[in-house]
Amino acid sequence: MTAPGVDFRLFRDIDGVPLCPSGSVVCIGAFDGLHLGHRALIEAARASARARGLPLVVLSFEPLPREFFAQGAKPPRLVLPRTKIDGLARLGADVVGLLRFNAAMTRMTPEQFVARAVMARLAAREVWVGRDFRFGHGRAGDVGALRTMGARAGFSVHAIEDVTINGERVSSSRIRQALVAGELDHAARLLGRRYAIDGRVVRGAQLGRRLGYPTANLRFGGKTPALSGIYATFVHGVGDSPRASVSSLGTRPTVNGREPLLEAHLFDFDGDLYGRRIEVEFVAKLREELKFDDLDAMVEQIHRDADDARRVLGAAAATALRQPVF
Ligand SMILES: Cc1cc2nc3c(=O)[nH]c(=O)nc-3n(C[C@H](O)[C@H](O)[C@H](O)COP(=O)(O)O)c2cc1C
Ligand SMILES: Nc1ncnc2c1ncn2[C@@H]1O[C@H](COP(=O)(O)OP(=O)(O)O)[C@@H](O)[C@H]1O
Repeated sequence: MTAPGVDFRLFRDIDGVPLCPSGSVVCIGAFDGLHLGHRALIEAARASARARGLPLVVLSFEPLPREFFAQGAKPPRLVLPRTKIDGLARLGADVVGLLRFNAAMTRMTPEQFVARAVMARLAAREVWVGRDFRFGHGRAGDVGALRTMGARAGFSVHAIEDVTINGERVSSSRIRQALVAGELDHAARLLGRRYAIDGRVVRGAQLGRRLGYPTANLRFGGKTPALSGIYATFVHGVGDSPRASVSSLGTRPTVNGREPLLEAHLFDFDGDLYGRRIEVEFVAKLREELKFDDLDAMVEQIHRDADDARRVLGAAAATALRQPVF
């Protein structure tokens, strides 16, 4: 996926040895979701980088600035860091910078950010951003300021137009809204694929098996997922074809759970999934998560959920909306 002769690399620090001494094409953004707008931007930058024989660098932030600035509970996010790194590599990034977003970074002026991240570290020849890109202390820097700095430092600035679907601007916040509202098809149109979460299967309380519904569990590492409830899903990564499944995403109030957990029960499957990387593709929302008085009542409902999911999935194409990005 990367340019010939360039090994993919990831860095976290804004300062350090120059990473691209012969120049680079740099794309900057939060990229939460890697939706159609993000992809249009990265693909345009990639084409230019390949034409010039320069490495494509994608600069992003971790935590996301909106997570850093949030008071109290973390705001929901669409993609976890690992998924974002994998997605950016598949889109052709040769280098990904997941800069640590911290108090020191919020104090940086736009000029300081450009001098350190874009020039000293990456020797940018081109910088690609969205039209409404803002950066630096108090969000003082915009595309105009970037152009002025580029004219002096020797890089050109490329701001792409909004990508719209049926007249609606594609944005991470609109996708988060659609997911919360259970409008999975709408989210999928803006993403260019069905919404999915991937991760490594961890061990849980081992209760699922006793209830007759073993589930492969994925954790969120302190991040807040963008949706909750019970879903008809396809699980990828177990054998060659997608596995029909019913999944629950939530804190499991019935068993006094605390942290959010994604649990997928695969139909007609019996095997060990611990440690395996799987991807859960959300097809339709079945209901909200509930607190049941006892486990029997919950299991009865899970039977109905499983029937509902099988019915929904029977009518849905497993790969209709999937893109090669993930
Ligand atoms: C289809 C499905 C629906 C679920 N719905 C709920 C629910 O509404 N409320 C709840 O507290 N837990 C719900 N759960 C989660 C169960 O509480 C959980 O799977 C069970 O506690 C087993 O946990 P374990 O995997 O850690 O053993 C659901 C699980 C599945 C598979
Ligand atoms: N049909 C299935 N769907 C999901 N996981 C299954 C299935 N059959 C077996 N497993 C295995 O069982 C584990 C889940 O069992 P469970 O009792 O829910 O334990 P845990 O609490 O550790 O998740 C999964 O991680 C997987 O290794």
